[in-house]
Formats: sequence, C-alpha cells, structure tokens
Amino acid sequence: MLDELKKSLLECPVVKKGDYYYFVHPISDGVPLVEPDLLNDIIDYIIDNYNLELIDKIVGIESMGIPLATALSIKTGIPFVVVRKRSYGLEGECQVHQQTGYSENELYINGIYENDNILLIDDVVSTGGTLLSVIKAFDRIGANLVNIILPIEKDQGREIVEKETGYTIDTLVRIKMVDGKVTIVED
Ligand SMILES: O=P(O)(O)OC[C@H]1O[C@H](OP(=O)(O)OP(=O)(O)O)[C@H](O)[C@@H]1O
Ligand code: HPA
Repeated sequence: MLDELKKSLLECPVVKKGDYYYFVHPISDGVPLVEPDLLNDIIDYIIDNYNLELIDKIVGIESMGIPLATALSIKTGIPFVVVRKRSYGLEGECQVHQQTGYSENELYINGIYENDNILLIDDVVSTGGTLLSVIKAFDRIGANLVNIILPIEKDQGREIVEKETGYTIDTLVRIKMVDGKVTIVED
C-alpha cells in the first residue's frame, strides 16, 4: 500500500515559485492526470487504518482537499464540508488567513458547529501555515478535530503545527526536496 503514491512522487516534476521548490503531482494539483487507483490507494489506507465510526463530518480544504474528501465521503457514507476560498456571507461564517510557502489567501469555514466530530483532510502539509490557521479556527468554533490526515508531508510544517496546537497530525508519505528533486524520507 502507498507504493504507487511514493513512486509517483519520486517521478513528479518540480517547478520554482520564487524560492520555493513546488512539486507538481496528481494528488496535490490534479495534473497531469488523477488515476483512480492512486486515489483509491490513499482512501483505502485511511479506511483500513482509522476507526471512523465517531466522525460526523469530513472536512476538505479547497482546492485539493476536495477530491480526497469526496472520495472518502463516497466510500464511508460520511458527509463532507469544504473550507472554501470564497465568502458566502452566511451567518456564523468563520474567516481565516492562509499563508503557504508561495501564496496567501482568505479561507471561509461554513457548516461546522460546536461539538461536531471532524476528520480534517488536505493534500499536503508543507510550511504548516494552512493547517495552523484552520485548526485554530476549529478550536474557536469548538469542533472536535478527531483526525487530521494529509497524504503528503513536506518540510517541517507537521512538527511546527503539532507543537503549536497539541494535535497529532497524520501523514502517509514524507518527502524532502534535495537539489530541487523529490526524495522520500523513510522513518
Ligand atoms: O503547509 P502549507 O505551506 O500551508 O501548504 C499546504 C497548502 O498548500 C496548498 O494549498 P494551496 O492553497 O496552494 O492550493 P490548492 O488550491 O492547489 O489546493 C495545499 O493544498 C495545502 O492546503
Ligand atoms: O510543493 C508543493 N506542491 C504541491 N502542493 C503544495 N502545497 C504546498 N506545497 C506544495
């Protein structure tokens, strides 16, 4: 399991966004092509390794948390919510600032309430900027973050977020950029 994810990460192209080495991969970018087998591999791994009985809502972060949340929702029957990059102006909407290694955005949380049991999923944690702001917002709302799962871990973001928030963040494959190329970090 996850062999396909590791192999595809080693083969994927890397582009520069300013000083940031950005890998381009189906799971993190939707290009060049998302093979259902790769998506299935990740979703089946989650289903086989987590007890999701208590989860009320899966939450995916726009953009690339959406296919993961969708696939997981279809297979488990658990509904999902998307943390969006645009505002709806709904009552109770929670706005957070997202800063990554190469961009800044506003994110808008709707449909999450106090005591909701949440599985939060996104494609990548890198600097940890995105997760940090989203987790803090969920804490303010009073939702229970039961699981936080990201298929791909890059750089030091996971450790930073775990230290700052006290949550455990589960990642499936760790990568490191060496000389502008993706390498896998084995535990
Ligand atoms: O740990 P960080 O440094 O915050 O990086 C991780 C975030 O970066 C990407 O989001 P982005 O908003 O770039 O993109 P997307 O719309 O392609 O998902 C990715 O989907 C994560 O949400
Ligand atoms: O290098 C990256 N590639 C794809 N998505 C990302 N999100 C944060 N960093 C990256």
